[in-house]
Amino acid sequence: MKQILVVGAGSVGGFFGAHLAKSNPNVSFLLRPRTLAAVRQNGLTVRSAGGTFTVWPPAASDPRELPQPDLIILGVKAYDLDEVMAQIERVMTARTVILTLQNGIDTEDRLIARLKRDCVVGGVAFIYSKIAEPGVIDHYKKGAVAIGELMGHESERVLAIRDLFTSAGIPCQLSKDIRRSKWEKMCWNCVFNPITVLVDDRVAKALEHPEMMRVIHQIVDEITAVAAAVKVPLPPNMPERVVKATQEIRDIHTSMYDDWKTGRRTEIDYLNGYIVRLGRELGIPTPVNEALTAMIKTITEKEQSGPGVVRIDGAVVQPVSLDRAAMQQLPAEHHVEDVGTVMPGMAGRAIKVKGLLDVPALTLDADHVTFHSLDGNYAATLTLQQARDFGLLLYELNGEPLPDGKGGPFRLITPGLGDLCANVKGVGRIEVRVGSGKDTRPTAEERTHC
Ligand SMILES: NC(=O)C1=CN([C@@H]2O[C@H](COP(=O)(O)OP(=O)(O)OC[C@H]3O[C@@H](n4cnc5c(N)ncnc54)[C@H](OP(=O)(O)O)[C@@H]3O)[C@@H](O)[C@H]2O)C=CC1
Ligand SMILES: CC(C)(CO)C(=O)C(=O)O
Repeated sequence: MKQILVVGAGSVGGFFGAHLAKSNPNVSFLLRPRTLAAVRQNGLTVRSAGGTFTVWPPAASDPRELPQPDLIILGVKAYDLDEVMAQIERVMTARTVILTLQNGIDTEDRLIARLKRDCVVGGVAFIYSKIAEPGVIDHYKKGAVAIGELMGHESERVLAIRDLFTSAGIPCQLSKDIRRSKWEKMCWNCVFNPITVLVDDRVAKALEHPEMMRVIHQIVDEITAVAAAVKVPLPPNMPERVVKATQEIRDIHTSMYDDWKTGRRTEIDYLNGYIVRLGRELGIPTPVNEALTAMIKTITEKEQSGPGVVRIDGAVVQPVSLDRAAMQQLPAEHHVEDVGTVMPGMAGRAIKVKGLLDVPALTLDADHVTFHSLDGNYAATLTLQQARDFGLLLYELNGEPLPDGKGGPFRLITPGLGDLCANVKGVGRIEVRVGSGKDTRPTAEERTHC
């Protein structure tokens, strides 16, 4: 295995890749443009209690610019796998081997399903590190891997990978049952990754309260039931093993916590969410994992924004965002089923602005409302009274979202106001204001038509 391609120089890929690259000139990196620019300029640095070092490996964002790999080490998040597979497919040969280091248990199956060949060696990363900035990895704990053939045999290729790691000073254990090793780590990640987010604290916090032990048991028991159904028997004392394995890393956060705090997407769909989906297919209830999945998504996923969503903010106690589905759920009295009845020549279903403004609590001094187009080019400001009395937001035509060509997905119309210019296409924001606001409507002198 001469040429090694590490995909991603993040917490895991950056740490292990840099160690491999330190003494091996045949280690190159596939990086996204931002990280690539940083590594080309400053090298790839690992900062660790054991010492800091920088390597300057060959790197590119297109794998065809790098030597054809014999071994590919995947250091990306599970949700980036599809993108990566499309890239590496172009440079793989019949003998290229892929080593997975992802948390979760379906990376290997996803690779095999797409690449349709026996090219995958499974791996587990035992490490805790973080991206400090692109191209700089802060390493806190451990730094070892376990690897193994999915069928459990000791092949030449696993031995070769082990030698690569050990000669780079990275402890590498051969696992005779790597799938089971991954399920065991999955149990830990499904407990502590979401809990560190929920308690907004380190792992140790979850161990402080005896009540938490029952929760940990329930999470792990659901996972072991699902694992048993797919013929991966985990030991009956798995919950105790999970807690025991935690003692030496009780002072850390987790990768999910770090993802949340740095605004990155979490891997919840590949951890607890995966258990829920598999449990459903197998008829095994997983209510605690389901609750964790839902709570993590609620906490970590950003508020919807962009096309298809209207945000009401400004002089409100708490901003809200509504999409078409949310508008449909508002009380029937706020809907105008056919705007043609109030504005001849127009068609479609609308929601009264009054109904929308009833959703957030407005501050007591609010007296104006500005309707902004999503592209920021158009705005009309009405008094709060006018907005309530005349404003309609057109949002549906023939049961479909209002098309862009008709001013959709949300268009302000104001039948009865006596100003045809009070009409904003592509509304993205409704700003409640104290005092007047932005208005791009033509002045009386400028008006020819609206
Ligand atoms: N962090 C940890 O301590 C541990 C993590 N793990 C697991 O390891 C896996 C990797 O996680 P982790 O290292 O933390 O993730 P990070 O987010 O720290 O790093 C992932 C890196 O992958 C890069 N990347 C994504 N897509 C591509 C692509 N198409 N081409 C090139 N680079 C790409 C990202 O680049 P960019 O930043 O430029 O977008 C990012 O730097 C996860 O499954 C995680 O659960 C396992 C054990 C411990
Ligand atoms: C167990 C730990 C913390 C490091 O190996 C991890 O896997 C994660 O943070 O996702």
